[in-house]
Amino acid sequence: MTTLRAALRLGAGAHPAALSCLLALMLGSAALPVGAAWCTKLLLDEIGQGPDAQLGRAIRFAVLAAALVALATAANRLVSYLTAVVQNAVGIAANVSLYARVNAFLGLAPFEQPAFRDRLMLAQQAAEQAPYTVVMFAVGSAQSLVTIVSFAGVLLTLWPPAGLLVLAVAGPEFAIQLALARRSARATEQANRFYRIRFLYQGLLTDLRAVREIRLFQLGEFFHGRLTGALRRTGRIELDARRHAALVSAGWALASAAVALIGTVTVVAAVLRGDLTLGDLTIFLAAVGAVQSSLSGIAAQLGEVGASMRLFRHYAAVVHGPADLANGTLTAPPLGAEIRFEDVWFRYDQDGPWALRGLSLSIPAGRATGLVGVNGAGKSTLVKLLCRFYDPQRGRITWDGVDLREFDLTTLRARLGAVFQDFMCYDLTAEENVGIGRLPYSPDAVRRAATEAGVHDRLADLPHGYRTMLSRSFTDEDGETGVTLSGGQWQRVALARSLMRADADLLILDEPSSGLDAEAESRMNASLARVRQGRTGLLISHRLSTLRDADRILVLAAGQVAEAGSHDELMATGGDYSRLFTLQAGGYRLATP
Ligand SMILES: Nc1ncnc2c1ncn2[C@@H]1O[C@H](COP(=O)(O)OP(=O)(O)OP(=O)(O)O)[C@@H](O)[C@H]1O
Repeated sequence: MTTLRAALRLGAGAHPAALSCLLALMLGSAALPVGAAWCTKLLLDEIGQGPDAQLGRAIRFAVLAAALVALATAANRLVSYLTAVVQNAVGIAANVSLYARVNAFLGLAPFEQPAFRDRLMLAQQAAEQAPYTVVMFAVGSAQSLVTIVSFAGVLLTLWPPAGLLVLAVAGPEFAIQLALARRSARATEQANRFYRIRFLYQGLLTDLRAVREIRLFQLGEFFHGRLTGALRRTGRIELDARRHAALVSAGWALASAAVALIGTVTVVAAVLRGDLTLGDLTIFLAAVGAVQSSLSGIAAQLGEVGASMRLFRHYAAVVHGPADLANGTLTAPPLGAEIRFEDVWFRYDQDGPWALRGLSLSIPAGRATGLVGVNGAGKSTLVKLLCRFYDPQRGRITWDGVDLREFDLTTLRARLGAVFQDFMCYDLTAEENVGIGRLPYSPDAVRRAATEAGVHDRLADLPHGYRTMLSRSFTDEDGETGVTLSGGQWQRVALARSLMRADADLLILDEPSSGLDAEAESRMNASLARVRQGRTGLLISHRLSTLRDADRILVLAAGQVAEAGSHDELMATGGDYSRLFTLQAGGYRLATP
């Protein structure tokens, strides 16, 4: 019931003015068909008087019937338009709320849960349909009721059992439509997993980045086969539901046609006996048709409402569901002393392996801390916890002694700048790609950050300078195809984006120079050293030479700190760091002729 109320509120609140006009028009025009049918009956009765018929009266009835039909048709056209207006407004309002909620998730966990993603997709479908269906059902039923009551009055006057027969057909029709709708909603839910798989392969086959590998490894057939499989699975589930619905509805249509036939034969017999007129027969036929189609219309709509409400539960669960992370209330202050990890244990899944196992470390303010470790050691996980994308299961992370969970996350994240290992390349202009690091941005700030990241010249040289679209998939506002950058240039753009927050309390650089050529890397290192001067930095790299100047280097192994110290100290201890550094340096020496 709460879900129904929520859907009604959403549907009715989206465009109240259009909805009121729609309601008035639908109710106002609901009695027009019975008026037109009655005039037609009077016209036929007049004609049926043969030589005694009055031409003037007959013409009056004909004109009135035609006028009422014309009015009903015009009203229908307006109703279609207003319906589209309401549907459009409802669709926008529902999607705005849905994505506002999605945006309000503070962490990453919901996006990594297949069950949540299934639910999100059903919620997207429900957002488009449910509130609109519920409102239209309410309005449509009111209109149908007016039509039914007026025609039922006519039927009862002419031949009372006919009214009762039609109503007897309606009861089971309701039950059937509801059962069919429930089955159709279940089919949608079942097919949902295959829909997502279908979208995955449709996306892969058209994604510009994926297309390269797909062509080279000749994966087209492989993915196409999987897409075909998913298409067939969804198609089969949908068709099963439809076949069942078609068979049940067809059977029921035959039963209700039999009722109409019994009524028609009885009335025709009465006409032949002279008890009823030809006009009575026409209005009887019109009434049976109108009452039956209105009743089955209500039943079908009721079924749709049932199916939509089943889907709308998913929408309500997302929009009104619990927050993924509890937000704190304190405003994060500038970092004064240090960030500490205190015996932090973390794993991504409840029964998965631990990614961090009792990690304890300190990131002192105003210093550069380097982080190294083999693949899977937990470096990126540490960064994600630092940004509070997840909370540790045990232990805590503190910012000047205060648990990160105490802070309002907007204020905490405003104090962080980061380049992630898998940074984003946005289909936006060059200026936006950099500027969104700190919104709202000024063009000067964008150019300064791009200069620091060593990418200003490249961006300024683009066909439309900073206004060039960095995309081969989307055109700019003038319809011109954009350009795309090299991997290293994109990396510098991502770095420039993070440097829009060069004054951030903590600058996290996760493999910032992995894609750069040697010269660019050395220039970037010098530039970063300048930017980081006196700031707190956390630098992660597999190229140990990049970290050499860090004040302190932490070596992570299996989710714990294995070694810690300056470059010279770590080299002196002869541990893993020293071994890896010597290995890398040796590689460079071997490469030198
Ligand atoms: N989103 C995730 N869900 C589940 N497990 C994950 C997720 N991200 C990382 N892991 C697991 O956590 C462990 C640590 O991964 P992490 O990405 O932190 O390592 P890393 O040190 O950054 O490695 P690399 O040098 O390869 O980037 C790995 O075993 C990885 O499989």
